[in-house]
Order: sequence, then structure tokens, then C-alpha cells
Amino acid sequence: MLWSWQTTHLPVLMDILTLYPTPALLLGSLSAWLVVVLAYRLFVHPLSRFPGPKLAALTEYYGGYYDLIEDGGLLFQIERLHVKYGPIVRVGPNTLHFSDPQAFADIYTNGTTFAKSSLLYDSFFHSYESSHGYVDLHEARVRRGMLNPFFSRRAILKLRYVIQGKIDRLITRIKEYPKGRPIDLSFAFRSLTMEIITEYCFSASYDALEYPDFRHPLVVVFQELIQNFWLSKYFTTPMRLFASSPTWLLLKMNPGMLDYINMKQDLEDRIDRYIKDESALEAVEHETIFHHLILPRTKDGVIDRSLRPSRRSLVDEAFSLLGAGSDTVGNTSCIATLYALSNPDICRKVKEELRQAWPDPETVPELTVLEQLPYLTAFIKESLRFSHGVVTPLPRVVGPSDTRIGGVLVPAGTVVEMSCVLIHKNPEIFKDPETFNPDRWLTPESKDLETYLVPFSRGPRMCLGINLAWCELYLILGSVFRRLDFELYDTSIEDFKDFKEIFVPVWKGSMKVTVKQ
Ligand code: HEM
Repeated sequence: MLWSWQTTHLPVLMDILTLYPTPALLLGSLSAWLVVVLAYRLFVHPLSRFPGPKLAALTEYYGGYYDLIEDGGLLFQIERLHVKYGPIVRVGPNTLHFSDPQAFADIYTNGTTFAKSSLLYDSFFHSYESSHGYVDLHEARVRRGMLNPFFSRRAILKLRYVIQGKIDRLITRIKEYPKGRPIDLSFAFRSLTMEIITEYCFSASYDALEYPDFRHPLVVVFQELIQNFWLSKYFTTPMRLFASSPTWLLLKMNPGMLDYINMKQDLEDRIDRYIKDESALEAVEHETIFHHLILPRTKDGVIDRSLRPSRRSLVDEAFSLLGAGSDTVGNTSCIATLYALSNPDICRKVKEELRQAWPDPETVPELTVLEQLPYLTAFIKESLRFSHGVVTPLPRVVGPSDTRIGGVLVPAGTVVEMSCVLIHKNPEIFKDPETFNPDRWLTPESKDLETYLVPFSRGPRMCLGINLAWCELYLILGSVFRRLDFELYDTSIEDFKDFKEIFVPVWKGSMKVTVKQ
């Protein structure tokens, strides 16, 4: 067989090489290199002993197929692979995905020295130099050190009036709605959370709550931009170039980008103003991230301008916070409202507890009072379990030395990951995981369950805004359920059974309600 190939094809190949030496040589070397790389990945690579589909071992584009062609379907394929191959699956040439809860702790919890992997985080080119974008642990730690005081409980208690002000505006707008007219809460809550972040972090408002039907172009465009996430992961450079196209071209392709471009310009102008004239910060209505980043302090509280991030990094940070803080809280608020309205018993318990603790709904709610309410707290926890936070497995690079993960020694340099969905929907941890049941958080054993509630991830790269997120959820859900009476409109739980995995869950349905007569 080999002989016949040599006699028939080899002379032809030699002719080609003689006639077109350079392209043919190039092609030949490229093919040889490719064969060597693929053979290495399959038979010699340190992960070759781990189970998984051969195609995944050969190329990253195995995942690319499910992310791009199956439209955010990789996570569901990974779930199927775990059923077939067990708790550890090789899902990429250098990537292992785990399903054992112990592995989650090993990968993410405190003490880990694992960096974020650029395989995923290069996709966030709008916020490379930010708390979320830094892959390097040290850079991230320095940035978190600067921002931590601004997201501490003390800071949030000081600025909670800013959050409540936006919630009050949402409620007023909803009360003005003509009776019987449906309200799309998927947009209303996202407009609210975007306004909260821009006001809280930058003391800026882009009037997201003022638009008809809450479809502010900024909120709409952010929803559209999320859809490009996988293109950004697999075609990072072209997408980056595309994103830096001239404004007129961006606007020609999507006129909705206008508000996004204006918002970016506004944030850049603010940053330039503060850099040029620090005293401009004194005129800002309340403390913002810029107070902490333009005038950074050492551990002893002394201002040290040498620690100030670059202009680019300041802009990146603003976009990182906007991206991290808006959709997540909006999504959890939607899921909470959907399940409460679908289950009269849950809705009644939430409302009754609120009524007793907060008799006059026209007064300002006390965060500390809401935080003490057991049922509301359990309701929020269950909503976080159902909305997941970030569903895409968050990749980390093992190092500096080989490390035991889920009981198995994994070589340094390997990318390891585990989606929180595999914990939140694990029937061995959460009985009847598909049932929305706040009561599971009210039993004597529920303290142990807390370990497995991981929507904010864990460890040194866990959510920086966790205190703000909890505060928002208490105030939003408390206010909505105390002051408004909704019923579902043309929406059911079925519409929220499936999501596309696009870093965050993007549900197939939208969440509509009407205000009860
Ligand atoms: C329900 C609400 C929220 C959920 C479920 C959530 C979840 C998460 C998760 C899972 C991560 C880790 C992402 C990763 O490793 O790539 C994260 C990181 C982060 N979150 Fe949140 N988040 C929420 C709200 C917020 C809010 C309100 C803010 C404030 C602006 C915020 C700011 C951040 C930042 C800055 C990071 C990056 C931290 C780092 O990499 O060191 N998040 N969040």
C-alpha cells in the first residue's frame, strides 16, 4: 500500500516541489508541523492520559464548534461528557473540566495561586487592564486592594441611599404604567442595575430608567454586545480591530452604538478632567471609584500618586465594573420575581414577612432590617442558585507546581475549570435541584449548603462586588414585593428552563408582568 503510494504520488509531489519550490515547501513544512503537533497532543502531551473526546484533545475549536455553531452550547456538551467519561474530562488540548465539588474548592478557593487563563480572558478586550481583566494574580491583588474599601460593607451602607433612589424611580415609573400594559422586567431590571452601577461607581446617570418600556439604547446595545462574546474568544484579533473601527463605521453598522459611544466618551472626559485637575473630584456628589483610583492610598492611608493606574486602565476599570455589575444583578432579580410569581405560596411568604417588618411601604426600607428576614434571605439564596451568576467555566492555570485537584495530580501549566452550574444543579448536594425551594435554606443543615452556593465564585478572584450585589438584591426585591403587586403576563417558568451560555446565562424567554388591578 505504502509502496504503491510512493510510486504513484511521490514523483508527482517531487515535480510540484521542483516547479513551485517555495509555496510547495511551505505547504509541506506546514503539514508536517501540523501532524507533529496533533500527534503530540494526542499521544505525548501530559494530559493524554485523561479521558475525553479525541477532537477536544486535538483542537480548541472543538469547544469553538459548540460555542459558536451550537450557540453557547459547550457547557451542555461538557455535562454530557462528564456522564460518559467521569468526573475529569479533557475538554481542550491543555484544558481539564471537573465535576466533583471538591475540585471546585481546589481550583478557586483561598490560598490558590492559580492565575486566570488568557484562553478566556483575552476575550474581554474592553477591560484588559482592570480588576476583572488582569490575568495575573499580583496585578489583580493590587487593583482589588485599591477598590476593596469602596465595595466594603461600610461604604455600601454609606451609599445605600443612591441605590434606593434608583429603585424608587423604577417603582414610580412602573406605577405610571397604564393598567394592563405588560412590562418587560428583563429590561426594566437591567435598566435599574445599570443606573445603580453608573451612579454608585461614577456618580453618573445615563437615564436608563427614563426610556419607554425601559428599552434604553444602552441596555439594548449591551445585550447585543454579549452575543459577540464567543466571536471575541475565537477571533480575538479581528474582533478587537473591529471594535476599534472609526465611530462613523461602527454607527453605520449599528446605529444603536451611539449611546454606547457617548457613554464611553463621557467616562473618558471625566477621567481626563480628574487627572488634569484632582480638585474636580471634590465637586462630585459622592465618593466614586475615581476617588480611590486617581488618588490611591498606601496601606497607611497616605496618598501615593505613583500607584495611580494609567488612563487606559482607568477606562478599562469603568467598563469592567459596568459589565460585571449590571447584567448579573438584573438577571437574579428577574429569576427571583419569575419563581415567586409562579408559586403563590412563595410570593405570599415573601410579602407577609416584608409587611410585618416594614409596615409602612412609603417609608424608606432599612437594609439592616431586610437582612434579618429569614425568608427573604432564603428566597435570595435560592434565586442566586437558580440564576447561577457566571455559567461559563472560569479557567485557571495550575501553578507554580503540580497540584492535586479533585484527588488527582494535575501538571503545572494545565488549564483547569469547573462551571458553578454543576454544583448548583448537583442532586447529591441540593435535593430536587430543579425545584425552586427557598425552604431548603431554612433547615438546621442549611449552613452546610452555603459551601455549595457559589454564584460569586470563590477565593482571591471571587466577585469584588459581592456586598453591593447582596445589598441591591435585598433592596430591589424587598421594595418590589412590598410596594408592587405583579402577575405574570405571557411568561412561564418553561421560558426560563434553557439558557444560552454566553459567560452569563442568556435565557431563551423574556420576563413580562402586569401590575395587578
Ligand atoms: C448577583 C450579582 C453578581 C454575581 C452573581 C457576580 C458573580 C461574579 C463572578 C462569578 C465573578 C468571577 C468571574 C471570573 O472569575 O471571571 C465575579 C467577578 C467580579 N465581579 Fe461580580 N457578580 C455580581 C455582581 C457584581 C457587582 C454588583 C459588581 C460591582 C460592580 C461586581 C464586580 C465584580 C468584579 C470587579 C469582578 C472581578 C473580580 C476579580 O477578577 O478579581 N459583581 N462576579
